Amino acid sequence: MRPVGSKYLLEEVLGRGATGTVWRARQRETAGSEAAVAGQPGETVAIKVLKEELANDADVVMRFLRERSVLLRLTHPNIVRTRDLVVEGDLLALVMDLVDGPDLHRYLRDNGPFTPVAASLLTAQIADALAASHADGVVHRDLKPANVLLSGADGQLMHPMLTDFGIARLADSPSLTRTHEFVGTPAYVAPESAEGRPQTSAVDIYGAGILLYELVTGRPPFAGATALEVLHQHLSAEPRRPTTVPEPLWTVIEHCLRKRPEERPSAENLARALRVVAAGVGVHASPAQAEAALGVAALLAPDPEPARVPGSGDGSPSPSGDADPTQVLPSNAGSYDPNAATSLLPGTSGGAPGADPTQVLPAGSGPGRGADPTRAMPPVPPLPPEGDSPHPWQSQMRAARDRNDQTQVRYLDPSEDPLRRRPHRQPAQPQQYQQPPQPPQQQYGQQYAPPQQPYAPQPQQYAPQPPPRRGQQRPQARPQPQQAPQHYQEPQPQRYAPEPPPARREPRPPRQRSANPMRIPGLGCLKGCLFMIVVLIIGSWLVWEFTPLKDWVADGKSFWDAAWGWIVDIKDWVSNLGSSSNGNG
Ligand SMILES: Nc1ncnc2c1ncn2[C@@H]1O[C@H](COP(=O)(O)OP(=O)(O)OP(=O)(O)O)[C@@H](O)[C@H]1O
Repeated sequence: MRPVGSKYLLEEVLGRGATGTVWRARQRETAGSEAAVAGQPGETVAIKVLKEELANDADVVMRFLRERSVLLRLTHPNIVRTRDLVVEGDLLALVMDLVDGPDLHRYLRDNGPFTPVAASLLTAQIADALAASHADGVVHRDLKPANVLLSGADGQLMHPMLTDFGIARLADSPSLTRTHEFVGTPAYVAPESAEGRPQTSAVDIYGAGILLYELVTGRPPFAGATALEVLHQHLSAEPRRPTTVPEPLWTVIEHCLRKRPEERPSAENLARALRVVAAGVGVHASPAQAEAALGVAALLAPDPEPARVPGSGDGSPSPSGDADPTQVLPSNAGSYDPNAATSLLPGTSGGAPGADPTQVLPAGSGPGRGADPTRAMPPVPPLPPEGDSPHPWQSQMRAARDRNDQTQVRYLDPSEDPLRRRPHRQPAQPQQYQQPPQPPQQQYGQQYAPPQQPYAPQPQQYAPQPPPRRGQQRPQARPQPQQAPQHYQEPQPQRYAPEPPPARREPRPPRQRSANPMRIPGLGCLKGCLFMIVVLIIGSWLVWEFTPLKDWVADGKSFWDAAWGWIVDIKDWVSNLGSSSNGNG
């Protein structure tokens, strides 16, 4: 246990961020009159102890003290109350109400996206908090799910509370921003902040738009491998509407994400618009509420007098009187966690990319409850194209259709099944799989396309895989007779399961009914010889009858007379041959 001043005792680390460590702490004695909340001994509070490099920065300390009154008076049901500010030696700490619930980032990660109605109502409360702080001239500048704590998250009603107010402003010390021109979290940073242009309360509206998008989709709209990539997208990429986002809600998100800050709605109008959307897109919406939601664009009027962020490149002096930080995009690269802590990124002027020694990097997780969930989250992969692109269901339907187009299989009547009688033989007629009457599509859907199963576009990926011991390659898209039994073995697996035949073997030619059922050796050859003799005789006869040959060699005799004459001659010659050989003997 470590004392903070004489009034507080740090007990347990709740989590760490870029700007400091948050502790669960206990009040030892009632705070003095300078505290906004005096508190009672024994009361539990949360204390954010700012990082040493901030606490050692004279400018930060000055600003901390100067803004003390602003932070302490910022009270709203949706803002985590700052009870006290402690400056003691090297220590700067904010004493806050302890919120007993997860932050929104962790909640989202554990529970998945919100429904459009829930996301709208939750963000409306955050917009309420922003409206109150903007009216007081305070811009948050680091709005993101990790900075929204949820009290009552386990109960029916979820109460979002915005925290870390003014912290980005403290971290934005000119002595730091000389080398770190950018303060914020890249996934949520407004284009004007990324570019070092003047900032107003509209940066919080941009952050609210990103947060809202993330609540309904589970991820922020702009992602990339590096912070630089993400910042570039904020500057130039247009967000695309996911098909799961209702049109009225998208109208609100799209207005919040406008590149030009003066086109974004005020926080107050945003809150009102979101409540109209929530009422109009739910299942119980009346026609009038649905109609009102469709006309939500009319409610999204910009703030005529947005609160300015002092010293943000608008020419107004920073509180310390230093020149505005001028520039812009960080040049560092490296893997980037979109929900990581607030970053102070090195500027393009700051030496070798990523090597700036004064860079404030996201801290690791601390022990205890607050072992920060955001640090464990892997980088969000780039979003697949959405908006005009088909809904996942459409892709799945198309994949299923393509599969049926390309892979020609058909339902096989068990009575026709050649394997039924000869389980290990090839089907006799491979063609029967190529031109079958088409079965109902539904049948394939039921057999091969369970709705939750991810689809790949190539039909061969849906073919059952042969056993690896056979060393079989991936089945081809063209029909493979061997595959058919496997396709159809599902209804009666016991028939085909024992020995799936190898793929890629060409089907055997159909067997003819045998004329040699007794299997007499040489009979096949004899048949061939007889066939050839018959062919020769017929050929000879044709030549004899239809050519002048018979006149030349046999004085016009018929083929058969001539042939008979030759046979008699040959017979006589053979007889003479035999008698002459006897006479000689
Ligand atoms: N008042 C509070 N009550 C309870 N838990 C808190 C309170 N304030 C912050 N926490 C918890 O402490 C952790 C760290 O908070 P912190 O604000 O330092 O981190 P962060 O917002 O993730 O980072 P960054 O400083 O970059 O904004 C978070 O997990 C948050 O849930």
